[in-house]
Amino acid sequence: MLSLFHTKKSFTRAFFSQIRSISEAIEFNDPELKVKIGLEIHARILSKTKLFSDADCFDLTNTPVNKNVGFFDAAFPGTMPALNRRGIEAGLLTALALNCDINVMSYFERKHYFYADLPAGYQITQQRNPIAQNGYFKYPVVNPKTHKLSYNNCKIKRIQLEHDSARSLQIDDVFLKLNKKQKLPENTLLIDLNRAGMGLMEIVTDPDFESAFECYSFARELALTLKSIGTCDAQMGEGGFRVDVNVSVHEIDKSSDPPIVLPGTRVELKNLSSFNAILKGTEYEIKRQREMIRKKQPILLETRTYDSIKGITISLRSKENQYDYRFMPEPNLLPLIVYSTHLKPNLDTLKCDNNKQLCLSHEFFEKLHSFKNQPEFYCDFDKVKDQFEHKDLPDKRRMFLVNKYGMTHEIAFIFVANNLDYIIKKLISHRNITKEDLKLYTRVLLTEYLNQVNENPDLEKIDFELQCAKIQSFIVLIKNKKISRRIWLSFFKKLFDFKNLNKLAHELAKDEDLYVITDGQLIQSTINKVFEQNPKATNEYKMKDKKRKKIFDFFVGQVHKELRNIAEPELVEELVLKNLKNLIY
Ligand SMILES: Nc1ncnc2c1ncn2[C@@H]1O[C@H](COP(=O)(O)OP(=O)(O)OP(=O)(O)O)[C@@H](O)[C@H]1O
Ligand SMILES: [Mg+2]
Ligand SMILES: [Mg+2]
Repeated sequence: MLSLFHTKKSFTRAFFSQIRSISEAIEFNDPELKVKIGLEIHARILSKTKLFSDADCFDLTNTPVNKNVGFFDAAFPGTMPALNRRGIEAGLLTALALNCDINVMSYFERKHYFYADLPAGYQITQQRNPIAQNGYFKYPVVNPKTHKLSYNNCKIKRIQLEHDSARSLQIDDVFLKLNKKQKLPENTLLIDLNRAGMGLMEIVTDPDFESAFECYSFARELALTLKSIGTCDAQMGEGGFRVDVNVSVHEIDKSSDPPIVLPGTRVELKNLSSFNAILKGTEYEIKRQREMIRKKQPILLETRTYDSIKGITISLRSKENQYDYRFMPEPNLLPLIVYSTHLKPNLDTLKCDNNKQLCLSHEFFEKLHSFKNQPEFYCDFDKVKDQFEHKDLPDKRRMFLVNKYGMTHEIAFIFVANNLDYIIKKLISHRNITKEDLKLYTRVLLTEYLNQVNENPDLEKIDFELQCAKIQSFIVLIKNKKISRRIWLSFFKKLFDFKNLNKLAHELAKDEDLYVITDGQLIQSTINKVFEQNPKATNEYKMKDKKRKKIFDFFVGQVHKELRNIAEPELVEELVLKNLKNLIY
């Protein structure tokens, strides 16, 4: 087994590019107050078509408004829902990843509310009889101060299938998209139905979190897990992974023995759609509630939103005035039944609604086979389980890196969070690799590559094979000392510049004349020139012992500047020192 060694500096840099401004996220611990947080995550199901219609589910940003709309999604009278099999499979795969009990029978129901983004006036959901429930999820948390990694556990209440609403649009965005100049009357609400009817998994957790950073860490790991099993691409910018954060702060009555946690009021932050918003919004809300309690002011049961520009949460509506959703069974959809081909479900993983043994009887499962003329409502659990066993969950991916390459758990965490494991595997497949090489590959991915990902999020959209070829060509150049260390970062940036997309590193170095200068004569003549231009500094070097290191650095910098930073650093230093010493003796 190879072992990896990292300089503290490169690790720290990579770590902080990964988790920004985390130090601010450590909430001070107040022994008088207890924080409870529960999450509801709306994860868009990765599917070709919508949950109840055959309309396309393509990329929302690049599709013209109201392009992908089925008659059912627009609630045309007389249209009926047809359940998408992929939605069920995604729900089951997710349930397995979150260690949930699968309900043999689950139901769809209508949840009513009236708003322009919901054409039918109701959403089809599974609020009361979801496809899965009672799970748990282990997620990594990196201590922002010590950088040490540990694991937390969170209970999953349920996973339910439902469809998304349409999207209300900002008028300015529409004008930009349509390139129209005319003005619409004020207060006009524009609706894009492309999103209406897309499949969602609502994942609801228990109120197990105690800090914003735990919520942030959980959300990141969940998004990564759903991506790994292919049930959701977690594109947060497009609303593909939206998180509602429920926060309550409780006073602790220390006068009683043992101390009692007094009831607090749950405030719901709706639709946080970036990891940063989850971190900052939750942090703000905890702080706000703590201050209210200290000032003895009441906390209202309400729904709030996070304004990321102002960095504050704002009240949307009071929960007391919330709608009565008037849940009723969806009459146009049969109950959803998950069966096992072996007819004997594993009682540990398959539990019926409220554990009613009736559903688990042998006869029941035999009967299911005769119902297969309604295929969309029957799902073979064994097939899904089989699919699941071939998926690479984040923990498995991290352990591979630890065991195979001897990475620390912390480095493996950063690698998997950024999909660097796929890249390093590709780069070193079929190669006999030394410990030193592995160190170099790791360094380039953690510094040059991650730096680019942070500066240019589009980089990840570049074809995987092309990315790997470019990184490989860069590593060959630096390994053979063909480019100066001083330009590694800027060279890498150029390499992934859109206009150089089809160039490999050696082509770029040639085209832009960036190969390292090792010509001693050229460096010497540059030193002569720089010395001539700076007589004061050379004089000072002769006279003042104490300033010599500073003056040496100054000349090294000047020589590099003259030579566009591409001269070999060791040679420049050696020659500058030699020339300076000649001044003294
Ligand atoms: N005391 C509490 N403090 C913080 N969170 C809580 C508390 N009690 C419950 N929660 C969390 O509130 C969330 C409740 O979600 P659920 O979907 O069941 O109901 P809802 O929010 O009323 O419904 P909707 O889906 O319409 O928003 C869960 O994530 C749960 O963990
Ligand atoms: Mg909910
Ligand atoms: Mg809620």
